[in-house]
Amino acid sequence: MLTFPNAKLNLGLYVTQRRPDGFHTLESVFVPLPWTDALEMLPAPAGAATSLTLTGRPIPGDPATNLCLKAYELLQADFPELPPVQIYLHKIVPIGAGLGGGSADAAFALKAANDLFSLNLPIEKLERYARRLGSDCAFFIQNKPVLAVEKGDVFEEINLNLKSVSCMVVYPNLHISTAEAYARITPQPPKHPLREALAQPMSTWRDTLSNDFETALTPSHPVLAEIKQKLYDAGATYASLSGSGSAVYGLWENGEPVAMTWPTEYTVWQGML
Ligand SMILES: C[C@@](CO)(OP(=O)(O)O)[C@H](O)COP(=O)(O)OP(=O)(O)OC[C@H]1O[C@@H](n2ccc(N)nc2=O)[C@H](O)[C@@H]1O
Ligand SMILES: Nc1ncnc2c1ncn2[C@@H]1O[C@H](COP(=O)(O)OP(=O)(O)O)[C@@H](O)[C@H]1O
Repeated sequence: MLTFPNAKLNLGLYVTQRRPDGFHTLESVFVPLPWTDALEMLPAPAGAATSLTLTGRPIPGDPATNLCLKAYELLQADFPELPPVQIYLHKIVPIGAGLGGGSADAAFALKAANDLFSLNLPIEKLERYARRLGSDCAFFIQNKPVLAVEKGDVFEEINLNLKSVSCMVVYPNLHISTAEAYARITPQPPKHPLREALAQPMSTWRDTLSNDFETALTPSHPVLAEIKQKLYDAGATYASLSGSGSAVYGLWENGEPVAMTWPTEYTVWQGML
């Protein structure tokens, strides 16, 4: 079973309250971004234990804690008949980038196991498992634009027309930990209601849509503002930090970005949303 876990972008992100459990409530629109890893899951040969083979971009931390393995172990706890598997992950999406790459791998591992072993788990059950692996993990089960609330794990429908929007994502090779980014935020109500702002033309979003992480992180990481400015200078209709960073994206409602040069240590993705 070969799958391609994709990244996500955040359109607006407001951290609204600190919860008693230390997590935060947020409001953000999550949108799938077709920048993908490759994840394969196969039944292991007879007698072999579950294994994970990692290639591509190095993932910090012990491979035993990789979210793909955690996802499979979570299912095995409830379905002891699940056999050992071989998992191959070719990592492409930058890590600590605000693109949700690890959460996507976890969600796609759940979906792959569900399909491979015909568990027939409905979407709600898959989302329930995903929530236990990471706050934004459940988004990748249905993988469609949604307004995320609560911990970013409860979703409301939203109508967005992002057809023929072209996008550039710039990752300045700066790993920002999500937990540290949250620690820098002072929660507050949204400055502009997200639904209303997004219902207006994209050309207005620059004035009405913001990401609280961008406001909190830019003073210590001025490169984020420099990238954003460069995207606007290249004609982007809207540009923003994604999630807790450090990837910054630009959207072009009509046409495409002009050719741009970036430092060689940056990773840049360009395509249609
Ligand atoms: C900020 C967001 C916005 O889309 O995305 P990323 O920037 O990571 O992509 C998400 O809320 C990230 O979700 P996710 O990356 O799954 O976070 P988790 O693994 O659940 O939690 C990592 C840490 O972030 C903090 N955290 C996370 C989610 C939340 N609603 N409140 C929090 O305070 C907690 O300190 C937690 O220990
Ligand atoms: N399959 C995976 N892909 C990426 N990161 C993973 C994976 N499994 C576990 N992780 C861990 O998750 C962390 C990335 O989380 P986070 O900072 O929230 O990223 P992002 O902001 O890109 O969502 C990394 O430090 C990494 O050790």
